[in-house]
Amino acid sequence: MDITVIPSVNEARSDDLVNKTVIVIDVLRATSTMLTALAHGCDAIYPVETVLQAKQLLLEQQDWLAGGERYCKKIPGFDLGNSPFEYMDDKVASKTIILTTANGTRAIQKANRSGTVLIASLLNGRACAIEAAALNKDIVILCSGTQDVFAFEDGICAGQLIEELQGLSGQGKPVNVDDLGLSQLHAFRQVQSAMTEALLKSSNGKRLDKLGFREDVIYCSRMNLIPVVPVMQGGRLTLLPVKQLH
Ligand SMILES: O=C(O)[C@H](CS(=O)(=O)O)OP(=O)(O)O
Ligand SMILES: [Mg+2]
Repeated sequence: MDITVIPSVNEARSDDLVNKTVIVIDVLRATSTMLTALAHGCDAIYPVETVLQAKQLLLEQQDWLAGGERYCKKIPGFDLGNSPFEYMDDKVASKTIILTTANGTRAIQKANRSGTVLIASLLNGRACAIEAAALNKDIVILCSGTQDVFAFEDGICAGQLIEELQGLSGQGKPVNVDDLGLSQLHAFRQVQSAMTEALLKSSNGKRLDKLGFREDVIYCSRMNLIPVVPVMQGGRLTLLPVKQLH
């Protein structure tokens, strides 16, 4: 099995994703928030690229909720922002949510043009690796990055996934990791025992902290807290049935 890491959305070429399992990561905060919502009983999430697309979809489905951010702030008129803590209460249970964020939902839309799309963050790295390995295809890890620039936290999560995938390789084909993947694996090993501190020192961690979202960064740094895996099907994200974890 080949594992390739793409450092940011803009560097993903559709040709590189064909017939692969694509894992999309946006640790701060889109994919952490999606996982949280689905784990708290949200029925499905429609990740869309633009605010206009979200508003159009909402016109057709008025009982759905709209969530997301621009410049880390809730979009005017929307029900929810991009903080995982907003997606933990009864408000999201049994609801369908339309979500648009600056980077994460754009990455999912790009990945969705080909292959099977799974969603990961540090919160579900192990569970996502188990699902991806079971699909038995080459894997592309798409780091969303921030405004087309590589983001530290997404790279670290790529390293976490590779660590887990290598651990599973005894059960199947050998794993070949590209050079960016190898460097992220080593970076992950270096910081895994102090993940919160590492994320708080990253550019996005510092920015979110300054804006009052320190607790979001701390929460998003917790590894394997939510062992569920969202999959993209028919334009929406829902949870795969939970597999036995090692
Ligand atoms: O809300 C977030 O954490 C970011 C906002 S920004 O692009 O870093 O300003 O969005 P995301 O799509 O979750 O990276
Ligand atoms: Mg981000």
